[in-house]
Amino acid sequence: MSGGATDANLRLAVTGAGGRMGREVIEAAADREGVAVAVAVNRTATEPVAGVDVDSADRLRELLAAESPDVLVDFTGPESAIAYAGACADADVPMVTGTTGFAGAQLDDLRAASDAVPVLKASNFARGVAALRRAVREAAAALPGYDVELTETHHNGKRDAPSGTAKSILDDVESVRGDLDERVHGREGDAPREASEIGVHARRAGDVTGEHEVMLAGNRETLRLTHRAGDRGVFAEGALDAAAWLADSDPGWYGFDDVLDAGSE
Ligand SMILES: NC(=O)C1=CN([C@@H]2O[C@H](COP(=O)(O)OP(=O)(O)OC[C@H]3O[C@@H](n4cnc5c(N)ncnc54)[C@H](OP(=O)(O)O)[C@@H]3O)[C@@H](O)[C@H]2O)C=CC1
Ligand SMILES: O=C(O)C1=N[C@H](C(=O)O)C[C@H](O)C1
Repeated sequence: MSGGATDANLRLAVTGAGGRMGREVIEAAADREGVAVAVAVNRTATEPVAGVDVDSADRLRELLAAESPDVLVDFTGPESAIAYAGACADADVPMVTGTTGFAGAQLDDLRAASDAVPVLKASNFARGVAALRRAVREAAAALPGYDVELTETHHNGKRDAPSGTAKSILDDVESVRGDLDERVHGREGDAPREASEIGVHARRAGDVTGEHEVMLAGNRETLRLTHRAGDRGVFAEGALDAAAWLADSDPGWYGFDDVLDAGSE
C-alpha cells in the first residue's frame, strides 16, 4: 500500500503493475492529490513501483477483499482482464480497463461482470483520440464514396494488431459508411482496390507511443486526420479520470465518452 492510501479519496487497485501502462498509472496516481494505490499486482514478481509494493496477481481476490479499493485499473491482456473482471464482480469493485486485443466472444465474457459492478472499457484514454473519433465519423459521413485508409504505428513491444483504437475507428467509419464493409489488412501482389474496402495498416517500430491516421481520398482531394500520443502519461491521466468518475456509478457497461460527456455537462 502506498503512504496515505487509507485517507485518500480514491483508493485504487492496479493490475499489470509491472507493465508499461501499469507503472504509468501508479506514477500518475502518486502525482494526483487524493488518489492512492491500495493494491498493486503483477503476474511475475516485480520491484516496487513509485514506492508501491507489487504483490503476485495470484493474491488479487484476497487483496480486494482485505483492502476494498474504490476502483481497479487494468492494463494487461485479454485473458487476465476477463479473470480480473470476475474478481471485481465478486468483490464488488468497479473496474476500468484499457486492455485491447479481445476476440469477439472474449468481450462478452468481460462484459458479464458489468451485471454486478460498473465496468468501463476504452481502447484509448487520450482525450484527443475521443475528438479524433468524432471528427472521423463526421468526415466519413460528409464524404460519401471517398476511399478510407487507416494507418496505426506503435512501439515494437505491442502484441495486438491492429490496435484497439484502430478497431474502434473502423467501427466508427462503418457506422456511418454502410458501403464500406471489408477490412483489408495490408496489400500485396495483384490486389486492386475494391470500393467496399477500408485499408488497415499496422506498423511496429522503436518506441513510438501510439499514432493513428485516417486518410479519406476522392474527388481530386485528400483529407488526413492524425493523432499522436506524446507519452503514456496521456493514457494514464485519462484512466484516472475514468476511475474517479466510475467510482460513483451504477453497475453497467461504460466507455470513455461517458466520462467526457459528464465533464462537459
Ligand atoms: N486504452 C489505452 O489508452 C491503452 C491501452 N493499452 C493496452 O494496455 C495493455 C497493456 O499494454 P502495456 O502496458 O504496453 O503492455 P506490457 O506488456 O508492458 O504490460 C502488460 C502487463 O500485463 C501483464 N499480463 C499480460 N498478460 C497477462 C496474463 N495473461 N495474465 C496476467 N498478467 C498478464 C504483464 O505481466 P508480466 O509482466 O508478468 O508479463 C504486464 O504487467 C495492452 O492491451 C495495450 O494495448 C496500452 C496503452 C494505452
Ligand atoms: O499498446 C499500446 O501501446 C497502445 N494500445 C492502445 C491500442 O491498442 O489502441 C492505445 C494506444 O494506442 C497505445
